[in-house]
Amino acid sequence: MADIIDGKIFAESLRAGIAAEVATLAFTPGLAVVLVGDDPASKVYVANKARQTVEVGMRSFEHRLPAETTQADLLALVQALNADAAVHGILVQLPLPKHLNTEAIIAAISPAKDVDGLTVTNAGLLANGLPGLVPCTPLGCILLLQDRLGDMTGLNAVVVGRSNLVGKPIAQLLLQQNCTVTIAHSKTRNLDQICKTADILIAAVGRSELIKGNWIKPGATVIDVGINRVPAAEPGKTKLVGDVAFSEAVQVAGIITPVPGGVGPMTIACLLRNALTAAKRIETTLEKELS
Ligand SMILES: Nc1nc(=O)c2c([nH]1)NC[C@@H]1CN(c3ccc(C(=O)N[C@@H](CCC(=O)O)C(=O)O)cc3)C=[N+]21
Repeated sequence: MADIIDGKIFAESLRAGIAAEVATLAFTPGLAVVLVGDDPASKVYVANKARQTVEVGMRSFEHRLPAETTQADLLALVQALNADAAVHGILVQLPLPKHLNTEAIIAAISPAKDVDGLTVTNAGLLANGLPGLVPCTPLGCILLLQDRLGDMTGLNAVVVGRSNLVGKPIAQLLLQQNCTVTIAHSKTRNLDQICKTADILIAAVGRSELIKGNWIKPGATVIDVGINRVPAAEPGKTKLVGDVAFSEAVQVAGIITPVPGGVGPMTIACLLRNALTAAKRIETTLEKELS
């Protein structure tokens, strides 16, 4: 049986460290979250983020806009948040309603406040190994891996998924850890065989329980990024499952993250960490400019 990582406990200790650092600052970091439309699952995340932001001593600014919001109105809000000195981090919850141009909205976010690490600037900085803001979920995964594995030099890492928010940045971070990195995805041939080569397997493809127990190398470390809501056994109820068939995988893997209670809580903790990083950088740059 694999060792099951408790992401909730790890995230709690991360947040305690963030709270302790926030308490020493001469200013209060502020994090703005923008939610367009009323997807119930998104609403829960936004509420959790807001609560935890306040718990670590930061200010939370929530903007809930109707689903019919226009591109111009959303752009205007992002620009106002860019200009607002009380706001150090901006997160626009994705996916946006279909009539909105997501790329243009992301491009409008000031890279200094881009706590999701989604702007071309932050993606480029990450690809070049330069300090920027790193997407929260990838950062959370790397923190878990560093804690459990320490030095990852020479290990085979397989990332299943190629999104800008998760797959691509995780691959960059694993390269920085000296892993040999393969990026696979839903169209990859012989996906099971490729997964089986992984010492570290990152499942971020967004397909519930795609990755089976017999795709996993015995003793491998499996990080399940998937958050899929599926019908539960009880009629009318739903449950969260990952991209990994957990009950099988737990028999084969050496270390594994569960869903829920694995990567999800780390994502929010890393969002707060990015907000703190952004706030410190913005405020020290301001100080320099003023002196
Ligand atoms: N710009 C943007 N950045 C995001 O990072 C982003 C986003 N948009 N859109 C939506 C997804 C989803 N997401 C989650 C974060 C934490 C949990 C989380 O904490 N989950 C808990 C359980 C939550 C529950 O039970 O519902 C867990 O896995 O244990 C889940 C999902 C961030 N996202």
